[in-house]
Amino acid sequence: LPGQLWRRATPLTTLSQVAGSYDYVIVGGGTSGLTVADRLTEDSTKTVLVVEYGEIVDNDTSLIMPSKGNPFPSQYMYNITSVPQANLSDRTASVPASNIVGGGSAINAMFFDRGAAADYDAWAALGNDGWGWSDLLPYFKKAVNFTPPSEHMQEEFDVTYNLSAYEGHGPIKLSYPPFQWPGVKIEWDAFADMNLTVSKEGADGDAVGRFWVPSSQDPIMQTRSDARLGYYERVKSRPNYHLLTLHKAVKINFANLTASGVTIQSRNGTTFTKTVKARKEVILAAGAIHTPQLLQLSGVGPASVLSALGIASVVDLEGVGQNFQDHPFFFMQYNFTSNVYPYPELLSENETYAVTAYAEYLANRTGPYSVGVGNTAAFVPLRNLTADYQTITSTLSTQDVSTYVDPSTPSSVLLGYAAQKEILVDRYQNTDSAVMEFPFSASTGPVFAFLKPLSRGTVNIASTNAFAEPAVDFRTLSNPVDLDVMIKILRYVREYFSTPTMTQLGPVELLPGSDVSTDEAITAMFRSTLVQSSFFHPCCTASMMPRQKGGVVGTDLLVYGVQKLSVVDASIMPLIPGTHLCETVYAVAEKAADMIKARL
Ligand SMILES: Cc1cc2nc3c(=O)[nH]c(=O)nc-3n(C[C@H](O)[C@H](O)[C@H](O)COP(=O)(O)OP(=O)(O)OC[C@H]3O[C@@H](n4cnc5c(N)ncnc54)[C@H](O)[C@@H]3O)c2cc1C
Repeated sequence: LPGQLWRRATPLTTLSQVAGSYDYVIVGGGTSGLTVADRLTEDSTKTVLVVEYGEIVDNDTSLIMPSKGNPFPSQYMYNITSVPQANLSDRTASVPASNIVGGGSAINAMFFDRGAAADYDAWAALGNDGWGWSDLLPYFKKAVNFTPPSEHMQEEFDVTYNLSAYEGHGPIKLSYPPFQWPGVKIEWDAFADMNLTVSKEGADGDAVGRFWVPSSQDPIMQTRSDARLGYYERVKSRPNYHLLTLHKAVKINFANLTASGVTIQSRNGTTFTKTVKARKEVILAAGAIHTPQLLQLSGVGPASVLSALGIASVVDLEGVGQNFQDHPFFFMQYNFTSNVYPYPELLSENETYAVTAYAEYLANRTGPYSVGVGNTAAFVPLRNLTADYQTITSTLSTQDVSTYVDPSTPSSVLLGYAAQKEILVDRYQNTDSAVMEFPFSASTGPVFAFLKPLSRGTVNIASTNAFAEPAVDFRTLSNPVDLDVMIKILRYVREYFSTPTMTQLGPVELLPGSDVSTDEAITAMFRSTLVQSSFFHPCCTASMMPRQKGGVVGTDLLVYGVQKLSVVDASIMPLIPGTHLCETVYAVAEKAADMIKARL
């Protein structure tokens, strides 16, 4: 190893500190990038450089306190706005992508769940042997270290769990905060009126019904546990590990179709660049927006996108930046005329209450400030959501997917969409996975996510400047089935809020308001205001699928058509699972690291 350069426990911040070559160069020091870097540097004979656009932030309470993360801290996020959404009255959406060491795990809402087994078995069914639920389960376990809820929380709130879902002693701490709002008990019980089953443990593959979800939270300090603390701080003194912050990888370089390294530039505006060689592999972990951007900038992507900008094609890979998915959601607003005390809005309405609660958190790590977005959710399959599930399913099964996609969608990508549609038809008919999520925490402003959308968007570069953001088009509600199901979700919600149990809270619907009752009126409100494009889960833009179905990477996570280039982040998901994505990203990255280590 080249002398002094390798003895650094603090991150590098200038290009002159960076060596000329490493075994592995990882682009992105976020959730997946730090996970893979930790595992690869376990082998002291292998050198790793992680290049990260953001910086290390470790003294900001808005990041570490569970309750302080809302709204999400824009100073640690890229400023990206989608193109106008044609089916949302041309509204634009902000595109959630973080730039900080730790990535999404450092700023997210810490709601830490896994999808249903069927959601991952769908990945395997799309041509990805070795990527079903049972293949991923050991990696879900490997990433986490679970602390069961206290006896008090178990007795008071009936928090249930199953230790066999966790087992591991991984770097990410999971726990239940020592506080929940009392209204949660009523919300929980009201689902019995809707005959929604209880799952003892959602992380066991049974993420259907209502269940408790841990937070990525330190059980003693009641602070965030993220990729930086879990996967980086613990191992940063390894002499074979370099993290370069405040820099951007602007290009992947190729020699004879083999990735040879990356070109890096400071984000401070200087035009000076440095090219670093990767002896074994370049690994992309830049997230679902920037991984396809970097591939396209480097000549790997749909020929039409590249040629329009005069970029020389390295490989015409049609799927790069296509198949873009997220969970659309809508919000509602209620007034609870007989609310139970205390309730979450007190923190913003009543200064004395907030000050006392803050002091309690600082002194004891208990009370309202120890809980973030809450730890309960209902995950409802289509069959349980609406008696019309068969009509919706048969509409979908006879649908020609090409009708609703961007007209320029390449034919291979269309084949992939058709294969996904067949799987979703199956999921819609069965009760083994959910189409709707309602994370409930006694709030009068609840949100409802649609977990199995058909609409597919795009992330395509619009400039050859690596510092210009790509054009992001969610194409929310472009497939009419999505609108149909979201209307059913709203009707289900109204039924739920009218159950005898919920009426204890005296809920009065303010938004959209009970007078908005026909499908047409609901649609109009959805389009003009209520539906949002992103539940903070962008994914699937460099998907793992056969190349002839628009895939970008194979089951080995290597990019088709070139050598020594892999993707390990949220982009590789072929089909968005019915869950918040962070835990799945960790599991994918843990599995990726094992596969990369095993390559000769
Ligand atoms: C606001 C928000 C809230 C969320 N809430 C939850 C939640 O409560 N629960 C949950 O499970 N999931 C949640 N998620 C989703 C989850 O956090 C993400 O899916 C996950 O962190 C993505 O991991 P990743 O490795 O794919 O990308 P990231 O973690 O985003 O990492 C990508 C990193 O690459 C860097 N980068 C990008 N391009 C370059 C480049 N060219 N050069 C150098 N560096 C680059 C970025 O700065 C970033 O740090 C949330 C996400 C967001 C944004």
